[in-house]
Amino acid sequence: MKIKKITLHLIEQRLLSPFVSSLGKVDFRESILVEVEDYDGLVGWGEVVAFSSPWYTEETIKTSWHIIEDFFVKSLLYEEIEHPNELQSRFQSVKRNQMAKAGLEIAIWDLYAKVQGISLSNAIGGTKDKIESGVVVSIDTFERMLGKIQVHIDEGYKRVKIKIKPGQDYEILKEIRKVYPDLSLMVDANSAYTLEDIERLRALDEFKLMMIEQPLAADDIIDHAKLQKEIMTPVCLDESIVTYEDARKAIEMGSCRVINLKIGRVGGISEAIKIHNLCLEHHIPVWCGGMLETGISRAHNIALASLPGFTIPGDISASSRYWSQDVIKPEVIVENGYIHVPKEAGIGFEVDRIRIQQLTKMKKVF
Ligand SMILES: O=C(O)CCC(=O)c1ccccc1C(=O)O
Ligand SMILES: [Mg+2]
Repeated sequence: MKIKKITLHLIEQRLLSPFVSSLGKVDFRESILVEVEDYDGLVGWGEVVAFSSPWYTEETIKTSWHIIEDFFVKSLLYEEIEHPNELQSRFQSVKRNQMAKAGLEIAIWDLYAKVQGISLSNAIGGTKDKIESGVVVSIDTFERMLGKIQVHIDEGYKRVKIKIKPGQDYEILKEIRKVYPDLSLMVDANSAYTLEDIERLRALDEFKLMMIEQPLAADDIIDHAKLQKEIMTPVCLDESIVTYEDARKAIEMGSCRVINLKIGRVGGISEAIKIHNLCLEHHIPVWCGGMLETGISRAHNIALASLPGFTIPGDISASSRYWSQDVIKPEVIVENGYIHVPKEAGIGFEVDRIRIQQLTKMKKVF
């Protein structure tokens, strides 16, 4: 493959309903869509999942644009690339900035699969033709949270994750379990607790949660290991796992029993596959996290989640969960709790250029 042209599209959409976690609220979502084109006119699509402000990780839309434009574009254009796995070493001179790296890397994975004429799922060794879909319920009043859970159960979702924080945890879970004693239920704290809260977190054991996601600091694996010894609920790490090395150390330390994998957070599909393989070896289940993404990143998530180690339904929901109209055709739909893994070449969805144009705030061609 040789890349002839790279286009960055900055788009903005309003979420159908605000997303609220312990870290704050998101109403509007900016995204950078990355388009790479080779000399045969084949096009690969990627997405940078950083947010407009650095509330979830340190990257932002602006920092990732800067990193891509000023450090990566020149080193990729007109260069022979045999396989997307090479990109990790090409990106090595830039520390971290995983979401900027991932945005480009996944576009080149899509292009690579299209050049081979195979689906992205196939290209990465996916084994499933459908994946289980889970959904996330934001922090809200108990009444509205319970109402949303019922809506999502009716929509067929296989698993519900609710966002929690101190004071919005035990009581809401008690209410949920009264109505849904057998629901596949998990919680995500986005680092809202410390080791001082061990008693409070141990109290959640009675709810038989599938896991508690990222209860402690985003950069911690030591305190999570201490916490895991004190509670029965499996600890899942999200923010703490940014590289393969983070995953290796967390597993060795006993910091978690489950890992949430996000392509953007770990710098691309190649790194995500390595972490997946490590987890398979160590019998650590993985699942695919969500980033309030457009259909492009969602399509990459679907391909990733078709790997055999993804044994827990991910935060991969339908396009209509957040968007009035997605940027891909057809949109992602959930049927009886499953999402079909496309067999068409690359990500397996058409990108809707007219929709992208409607949403574009800025565009640059290299
Ligand atoms: O896909 C969803 O609906 C929400 C996924 C989610 O929880 C999330 C969304 C944006 C940033 C961080 C997180 C998280 O998993 O912590
Ligand atoms: Mg999380």
